[in-house]
Amino acid sequence: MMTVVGNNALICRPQSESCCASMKLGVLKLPACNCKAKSLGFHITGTEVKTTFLPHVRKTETSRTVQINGKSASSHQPGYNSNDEISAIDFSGFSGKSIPLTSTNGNSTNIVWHKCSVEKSDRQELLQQRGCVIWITGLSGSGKSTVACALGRGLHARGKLTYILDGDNVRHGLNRDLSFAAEDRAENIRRIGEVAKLFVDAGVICIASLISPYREERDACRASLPEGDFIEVFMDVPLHVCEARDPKGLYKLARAGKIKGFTGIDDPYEPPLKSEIVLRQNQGLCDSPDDFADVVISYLDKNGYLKA
Ligand SMILES: Nc1ncnc2c1ncn2[C@@H]1O[C@H](COP(=O)(O)OS(=O)(=O)O)[C@@H](OP(=O)(O)O)[C@H]1O
Ligand SMILES: Nc1ncnc2c1ncn2[C@@H]1O[C@H](COP(=O)(O)OP(=O)(O)O)[C@@H](O)[C@H]1O
Repeated sequence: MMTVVGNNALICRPQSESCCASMKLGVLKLPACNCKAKSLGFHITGTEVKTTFLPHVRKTETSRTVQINGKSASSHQPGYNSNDEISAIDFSGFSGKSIPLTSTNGNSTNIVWHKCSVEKSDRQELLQQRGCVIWITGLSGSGKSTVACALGRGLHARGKLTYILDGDNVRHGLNRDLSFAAEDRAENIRRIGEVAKLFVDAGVICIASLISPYREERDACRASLPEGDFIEVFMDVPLHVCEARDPKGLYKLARAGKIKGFTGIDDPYEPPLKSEIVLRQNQGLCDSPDDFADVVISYLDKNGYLKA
């Protein structure tokens, strides 16, 4: 039995519990024991045993990446979470075939990641862009949806494939079971993060616009993606401006106590501490939504997202 649990060591139990190894960078360090490592496909060099028959199940402690068959099947795979438990099951009597890796993910047990030969890089090549999520966060009325649309339009005009995940819209379907209680908002963010991750893997520029009031959950979405694939855009528009706009009349209802737990009124909003982009008023005036969108498009252009 071989297991990788979260960020911890890989444990090898081919014969007995005592044959135990911690694994670093594809090398199992085995104590001198009489386990049948070689017959199981290990090449023994001193006390180091290379996992050539498992070529390529490896985990680096720093990157939280598990490699399977030489390619990363990592915490950044859509559907894979870094705290999943992975195990390569039952390799006693195993003779050189690759081992299916099963993982336990929440309540899903014995699931195996299925890889396809067409990969994210192929899709990006096809689309001539880099998949990423532009995560627009801010108070209700700050202009998230408007900027998301302007951005979608601007990128579309440049021949780039985008998709908008708007909090309000997703709550009409996938997230219709969620309320505005703290745990449901957190779940709303998590689910949209997971869907965004699929879009990123598809090579799409995914624009997520939702209040997403909690820093921890936003940061968790960031952490679940490869470095650079999560671009946070903070709509830094003061509450009094959002309230004056009040396009849906919700602030009025919240002030009248008819909506409880409204963000900014009697529910918290935690602004980002280091978002990639901040869009804010300039001398008391907001730039137009198209100007805001241009700021984001320039960022994407400058940082190489608009080519493969
Ligand atoms: N209690 C409360 N607090 C905040 N917002 C509320 C609330 N109840 C309903 N609405 C409407 O729902 C929209 C926000 O949905 P989100 O999914 O973006 O919110 S969250 O990220 O889960 O906090 C939000 O839309 P936007 O104005 O587009 O932000 C509101 O129209
Ligand atoms: N840059 C802007 N300048 C002025 N008004 C804006 C701007 N962006 C959006 N608005 C207006 O503000 C209101 C709220 O915009 P919306 O995009 O619905 O915000 P959110 O999605 O954050 O709730 C709308 O009436 C919209 O027309």
